[in-house]
Amino acid sequence: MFPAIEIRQVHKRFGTVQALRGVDLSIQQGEFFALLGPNGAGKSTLINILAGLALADSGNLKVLGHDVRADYREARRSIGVVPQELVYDAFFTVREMLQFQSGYFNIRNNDAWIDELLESLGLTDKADAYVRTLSGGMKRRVLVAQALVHKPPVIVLDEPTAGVDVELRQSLWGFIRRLNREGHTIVLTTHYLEEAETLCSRVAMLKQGEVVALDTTANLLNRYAAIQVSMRLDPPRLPDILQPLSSGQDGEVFKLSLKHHAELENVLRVLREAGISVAELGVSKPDLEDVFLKLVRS
Ligand SMILES: Nc1ncnc2c1ncn2[C@@H]1O[C@H](COP(=O)(O)OP(=O)(O)OP(=O)(O)O)[C@@H](O)[C@H]1O
Repeated sequence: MFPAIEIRQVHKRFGTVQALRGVDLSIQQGEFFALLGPNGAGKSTLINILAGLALADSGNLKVLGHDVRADYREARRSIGVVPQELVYDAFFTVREMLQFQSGYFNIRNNDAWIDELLESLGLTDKADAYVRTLSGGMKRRVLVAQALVHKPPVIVLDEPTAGVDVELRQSLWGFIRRLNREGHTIVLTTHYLEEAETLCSRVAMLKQGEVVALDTTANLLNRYAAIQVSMRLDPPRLPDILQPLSSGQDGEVFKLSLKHHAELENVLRVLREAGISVAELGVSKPDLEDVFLKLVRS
C-alpha cells in the first residue's frame, strides 16, 4: 500500500528566503495528521507544492504513489486541497462553481455528491447565491466543498477554521471526521492547537522550513509537556528537595512542573513530612501548546 503522502528532501527558496530545507515526511493512508508550526514555518509552501500550485527546487513528492510533477494528473486527482486564502470566482453561484470544478475533473452527473456536500456543510440554502455575496465563513465552507468535489482520497486543509465561528467549526469537523472514518486521509494545518490535539493522531512540527518533531500526539505530550501543579502552602515554604521541580511562585502559591501524575504522590509525601499542609491544589493537563512553545522557542 502506498503512503497517502510521501515527501523526500524537499527544498524551496524564495529569493533570499529558504522556505523549506530538506523536508522528509511520510503520511499513511487513513491518518488524521496535523502539520503545525509558527507563521512562516513553511506549511503553506509545502501544501502548495503538494497541490501542484508551486514547484519544489529539489526533492520528490508523491500522493498515493503519484509523483506531483511526473504524474501530475493522477496526483491532482488523488488530493483535495482547501487553501488558506479565500479565492473564488465572483461570477458563479455556489452550485455553478461546484459543477464547474467537477467538469475540471471530467466528472459528469455529480449532482448527488454536490447536494451531499452542500447539505453536510450547511450550504443548501446558499446553493444559488453568488459566492461573492457570502460571508467569510460561508466562503470558507464553499472552498471546502470545492476541494472535495472529486471525492479525493487525500484531503489537505490549510487553516480551514481561521475566522470561522464555533458552530461552523464543529459542523466542519464533524464532516471531516466522517470522511476520515470512511477512509479518507486528512492532513490539517491549524493555529488552534486544541483542535489538532483532539482530532489528530500524529503531528509534524515545522520550524524555519525543517521538521523539528514528528510523532504521535500522545508521545509528544508525554515527552515535552509538563503537568503544572499549583499549591497554596501553609506555611508558605517549599522544601529544598522540591526546588528542582519549581516553575514559579505567586505569593503563597507555588508552581511545580511534573513529568508524570505519579510524581504528585511523592510531592505530597515530602510536604507532609515537612509539616507543610496544602491549602489549595490545582493540576493542569499538559497540552500540545506546551509542546509547540517548547519546540518553537528552542
Ligand atoms: N510567493 C512567495 N514569495 C516570497 N516569499 C514567500 C512566498 N511564499 C512564501 N514565502 C515565504 O516563505 C516562508 C514560508 O511561508 P509559508 O507561507 O509557507 O509559511 P506558513 O508556515 O504557511 O505560515 P502561516 O502560518 O503564516 O500561514 C515565509 O518566510 C514566507 O514569507
